[in-house]
Amino acid sequence: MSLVGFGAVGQGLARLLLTQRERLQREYDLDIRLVSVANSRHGCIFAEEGLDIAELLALASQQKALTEAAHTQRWDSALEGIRAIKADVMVEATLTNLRDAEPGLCHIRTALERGMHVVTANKGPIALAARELLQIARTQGVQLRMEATVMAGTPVLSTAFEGMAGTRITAARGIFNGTTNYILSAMAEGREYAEVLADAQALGYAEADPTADVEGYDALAKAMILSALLFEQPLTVEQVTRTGITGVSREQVAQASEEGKRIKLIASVRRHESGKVEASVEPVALPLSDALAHVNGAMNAITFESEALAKVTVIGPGAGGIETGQGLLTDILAIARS
Ligand SMILES: NC(=O)C1=CN([C@@H]2O[C@H](COP(=O)(O)OP(=O)(O)OC[C@H]3O[C@@H](n4cnc5c(N)ncnc54)[C@H](OP(=O)(O)O)[C@@H]3O)[C@@H](O)[C@H]2O)C=CC1
Ligand SMILES: N[C@@H](CC=O)C(=O)O
Repeated sequence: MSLVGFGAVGQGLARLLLTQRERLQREYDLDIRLVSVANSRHGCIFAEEGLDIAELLALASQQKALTEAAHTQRWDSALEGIRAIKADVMVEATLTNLRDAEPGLCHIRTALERGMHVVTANKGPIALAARELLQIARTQGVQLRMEATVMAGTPVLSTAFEGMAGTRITAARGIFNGTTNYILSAMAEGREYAEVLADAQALGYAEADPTADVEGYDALAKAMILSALLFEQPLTVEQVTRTGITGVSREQVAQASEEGKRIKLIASVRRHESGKVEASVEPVALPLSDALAHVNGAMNAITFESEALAKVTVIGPGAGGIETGQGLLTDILAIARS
């Protein structure tokens, strides 16, 4: 396995590979060898026999360079590494970018074209180019999986595609961003916005630029992914109505509480009978009778509406290094099983 991006999520997956190694061998007969790791500062390091994951995690926690780990080869960039290495699976966990999806788009395209399965937590390439990338994967006879892109390791896409196979999903609505839900929940307890945002960053929930969270772009990316995957209708950023939480004051949060409501950042995608898809992200004051009003902290929730099942709701962690690493691990195991 080749890992690109060694921040909160990349390290979360690495930690799971280390702590779950014996169980994965025993229960799945799977010995995952991490042959390369890349980040933006130190490029890509490679060792055919496998890198020492504990050593990599120790270096990261001490803010030291990845290149201090024992390795046999190094390239200046992740892309050069992907072009040179042949791993069974490439995991992409670099920054989400909704302008052109780079650098993740090039990483994923190149890995697929080289015949590697790809598992991604990076939302940009799926939000902007799902159709193209899935087509390359089909042509190459490999898998492209993206469970971690929507609600981290909480099984959202597998619920829709495997658990609900056969029924037509017509809408998905819920709380798709952990950082803003963490902030709004803490504000409802009287805490200050800036202090809580700093906590969410320290806990590994926020995007590298947290503007993406608080201005609603991260939830919007997930709405784009759901539309592209559930409805096969890609949306542009501009086609999703978006309002973030930066305009929500502590007074408004307190006022909502007094009225027996909770302000939540609600995202929604709906396919109408005509085939038209509508998508939005906006803060909404929900009555306490709405189950979403009780989803707090970095927990997220999604309700699917479908023809046969009416409403199905999945609630679970929406952010965090380990939680997202778990989403990546689920996809790696799905590839190994198939
Ligand atoms: N955090 C979360 O809870 C969740 C995150 N995600 C998504 O997962 C991805 C990773 O998130 P997270 O780990 O939190 O982000 P971080 O900012 O913690 O880590 C990003 C990593 O990507 C690396 N990187 C950036 N550009 C390049 C490049 N050109 N080549 C190689 N590596 C590069 C960075 O390198 P360097 O260390 O040198 O800066 C860093 O290691 C994002 O796309 C995010 O949207 C999805 C679900 C949940
Ligand atoms: N920054 C995101 C991370 C997961 O996608 C969030 O807070 O939900």
